Amino acid sequence: MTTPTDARIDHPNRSTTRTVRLLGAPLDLGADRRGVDIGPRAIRYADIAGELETAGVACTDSGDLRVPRLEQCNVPDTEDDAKYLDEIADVTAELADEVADTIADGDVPIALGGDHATAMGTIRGAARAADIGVLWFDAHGDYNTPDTSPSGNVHGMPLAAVTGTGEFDGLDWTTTPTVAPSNTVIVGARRLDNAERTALKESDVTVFTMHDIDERGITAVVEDALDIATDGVDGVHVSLDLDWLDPTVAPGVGTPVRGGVEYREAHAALECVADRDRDAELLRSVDIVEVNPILDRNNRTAEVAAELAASLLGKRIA
Ligand SMILES: NC(=[NH2+])NCCC[C@H](N)C(=O)O
Ligand SMILES: [Mn+2]
Ligand SMILES: [Mn+2]
Repeated sequence: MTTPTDARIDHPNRSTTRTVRLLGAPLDLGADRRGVDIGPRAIRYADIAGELETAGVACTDSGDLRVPRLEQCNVPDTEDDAKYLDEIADVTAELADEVADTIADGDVPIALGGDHATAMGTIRGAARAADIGVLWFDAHGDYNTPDTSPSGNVHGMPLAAVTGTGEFDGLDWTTTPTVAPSNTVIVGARRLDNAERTALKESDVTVFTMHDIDERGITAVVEDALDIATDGVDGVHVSLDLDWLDPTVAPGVGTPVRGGVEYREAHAALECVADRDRDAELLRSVDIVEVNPILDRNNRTAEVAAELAASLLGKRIA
């Protein structure tokens, strides 16, 4: 067999042994749609561990974080500008500790969401002992603040929180950036709220939209995104919102938006990250979020999530 890249013949999958630790984060308090709390189970059922093993990566599982049930939370009044923020702060603080411990042990944490507020924990944990950049694969910007959010749903705000943008009452850590906006890159955006779009324009966050992907191709865009995210830092966090993909590929999400990346484009994008990681070991942590089995068809979205995780961790076809 011959393939264009010799290295791919010699080392079809990773040669160095790395261990992934799965951290279940059944968090649904940041989203309007219940059901995203079953995401971690669905992704495990889709055999993410087996998929990762085919990528030559060992896999352990820490089980699930405890998340308070909706009925145990303070009921937000409808005017609330960031619903369940206190409870989300508690859960994500615990997740941040687990992520930091995992990295200190030399493993790669993959947080299984849960809604995208999960990233407030993973990114904080990942940034505790190193400077990191962030690759944010998403249809949305998730750059709202409690002041700009049209919904009050915290899963639309994590990127603002971790870049130190806006005021989050009671969350002291948001007053300074956890990651530099100049190392923060959104890939695949196609639905931004008006105030969010303005705020992104005024920020140093880079936004590659679906238009950029249409025009330049997914690999060129992701190569640029990697250059920006990794510039001058020690590693990168990958945040994968399944609504990044087209809803025909990943229907099981709470906020689907037509016109997303196709199945093959998604793999190509994460393979680019894996290729860079193979040379430089820059992948520090991951979250896979917004899988909602209640809205899914035959667990397809969780399966896609598991398969994409393997590509990100270095699985190759040949
Ligand atoms: N992680 C997500 N799915 N976020 C969707 C956010 C939707 C909308 N922009 C909001 O702030 O309410
Ligand atoms: Mn999204
Ligand atoms: Mn998101």
